Amino acid sequence: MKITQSFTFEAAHHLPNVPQTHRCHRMHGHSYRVELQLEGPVDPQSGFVVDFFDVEKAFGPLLSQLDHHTLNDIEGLKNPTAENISIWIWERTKPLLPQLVQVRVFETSMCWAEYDGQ
Ligand SMILES: Nc1nc2c(c(=O)[nH]1)N=C([C@H](O)[C@H](O)COP(=O)(O)OP(=O)(O)OP(=O)(O)O)CN2
Ligand SMILES: [Zn+2]
Repeated sequence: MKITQSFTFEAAHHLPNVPQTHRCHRMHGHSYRVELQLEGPVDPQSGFVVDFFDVEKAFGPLLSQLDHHTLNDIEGLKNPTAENISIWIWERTKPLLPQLVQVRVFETSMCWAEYDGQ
């Protein structure tokens, strides 16, 4: 069984490695959406794969690090593309939630990156 919980955060960033003529080289902001997908058996007693409250508890501190911050200032996010944010979240969340199988980071409703550890 797979379950997914989504979170949103607001943040500013710029992409230092694109040409100066690329509009994303300039500082700007996004309303990001993060989806954490977890997989495992449904516990017969609780009926849960993992309690959504426990997912929230595990991810909350990371979300606070991202929300209303400049992503480039965060350790490990010097080049905060959707791809790199996905990896950053995966590396910090997987140890807390072993059932995590995928992280998706939406920069806009139309563009996202997804990472499953590979
Ligand atoms: N593969 C990736 N490509 C791009 C990324 C990325 O993370 N991975 N990021 C960007 C910029 O962050 C850019 O800001 C994307 O957002 P935006 O320009 O706002 O894109 P929109 O489609 O919303 O643009 P409109 O203003 O709606 O036309 C670029 N590429
Ligand atoms: Zn951007």
